[in-house]
Amino acid sequence: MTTLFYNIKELIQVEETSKKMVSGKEMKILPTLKNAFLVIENNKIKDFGVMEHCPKSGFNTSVDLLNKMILPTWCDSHTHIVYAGNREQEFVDRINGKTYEEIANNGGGILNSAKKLQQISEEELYNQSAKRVEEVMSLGTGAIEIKSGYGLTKEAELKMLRVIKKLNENYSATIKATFLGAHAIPSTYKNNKNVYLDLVINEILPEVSSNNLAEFIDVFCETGYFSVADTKRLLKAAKKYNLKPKIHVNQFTAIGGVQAGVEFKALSVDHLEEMRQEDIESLKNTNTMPVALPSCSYFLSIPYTPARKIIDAGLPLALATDYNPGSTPSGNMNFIISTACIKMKMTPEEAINAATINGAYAMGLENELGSICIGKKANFIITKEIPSYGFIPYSFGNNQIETIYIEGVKV
Ligand SMILES: N=CN[C@@H](CCC(=O)O)C(=O)O
Ligand SMILES: [Zn+2]
Repeated sequence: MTTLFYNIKELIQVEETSKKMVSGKEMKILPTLKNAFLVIENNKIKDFGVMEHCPKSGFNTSVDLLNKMILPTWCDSHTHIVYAGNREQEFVDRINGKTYEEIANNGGGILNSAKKLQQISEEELYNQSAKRVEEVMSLGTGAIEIKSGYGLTKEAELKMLRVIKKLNENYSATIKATFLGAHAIPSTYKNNKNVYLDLVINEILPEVSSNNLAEFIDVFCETGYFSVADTKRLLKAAKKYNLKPKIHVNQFTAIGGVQAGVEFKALSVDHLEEMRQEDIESLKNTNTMPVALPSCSYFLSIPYTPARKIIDAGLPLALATDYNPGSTPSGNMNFIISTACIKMKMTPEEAINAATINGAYAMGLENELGSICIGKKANFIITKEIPSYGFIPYSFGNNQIETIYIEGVKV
C-alpha cells in the first residue's frame, strides 16, 4: 500500500541521511521543505521532496494537505505510564501546603503507588495502562519509553515489565522498557537499603534479563533514595546483562549522579533540574543525552532544567513527559514543547528537535524514528491549518493536531 501526501505547506524535520542527534547551535536548525510531498509505503517512508518533483503515479491513494503541515511523531523517552490508580489526594495535600518530600516520607509518593500496584491484577494493570498509551498516541506520541519501579517486589516488578511487553505487542507505537527496581526503598527495607539492593541485583535483575523484559536500567539517584555508590553498584551489575543505563539524576539535589551516568556510558541522564557547572562540563564529549522533563517542574513547582546553559555549552538536549501518577500526571508532548519554549527559553526549533530526533536517540531509536527520512518508520503528525510550526508551542494548551499516522496507519 503506497500513499502520497501532497501540497504539504511545510514538511518538518526532513533528513537526507539519518543523524544521531543534534547538539548546541545545531539545535536551532530545523530542516524543512515548503510546498512538499511525502510518499509512504506500508509502514515506512518511501520518498519526499518539493512539489515540483512530486510523482504523478505509483501510489494507491493520495491525500491533499493544502495549508497543513507534517512533522514526525513525538518521541517520549521518559515515562512511568504503567501504574495503578492515581495520587490525586497527594495533589490536594500539596495544594494545602505539604511538600512532595513530606508526602513521600509519610508513606506516600512512590511507595503509595507501589502499594496500589502490588494489589492490582496484571490484567487490570494492563487495562489501565493501555488507556494511557492510547491517550498519548492520540496526542501525537509515536514512540515511548516506559519504566517499571512501582512494583518494588520481584513479583510486582516483573508484572509491570510483562505489562510493558504486552503493550508493545499490542500497540503500533514503539515501546521501550526500562527496569527501575531501584526507584525507592520499600518500607520493609527502610533501615536495610543494601538488602533491598541485593534483592534488585541478585534476584530481580537476572529474571528481567533472562525473560528479555527490559533494554535499559534506571535508578533514582537522589538524596534519601539511592546514593552515587548505590547507583554505581547497580549499573556495574546491569552491565553484565547488557542493560544500558538511563538514569534519574539531579532532580532535587546534585550529588554526582551525572558523573556516575557518564562513567557507565548512560544513554541518557534525566531530570537535571539542579545542575552545577561541573555537571554540565562532565557531559561534554560524551554520548550521554541530557533529558529535561518540564511538566514535572511545572506540576511540582521545582526549578526547570537549565536548557539554555546546557545547549549553549554545545550539548544536546531531549524533552520528555515523565508521565507518572506523582510528579507528572500528564503525557502531552505538545504541552512539553510549549513549556520548554515558555519556561526554559528554548526556541520552537530547539524544542521540536529535542522532542523528535533527540528523544529518539535517548531510546536508541534514532535510526528508525525522530525525523522524516527515507527508510524510517512512517510515524508522523498532520497539523490543522496553522500559519507556521512555531504556532504549535505558541498556542499552548490548544490542539493543533488533525491526524496521526503510526507505522503508516491512521491512529
Ligand atoms: N523521581 C522519581 N520518579 C518519578 C516520580 C515518581 C512518583 O512520584 O511517583 C519522577 O521521575 O518524577
Ligand atoms: Zn521519571
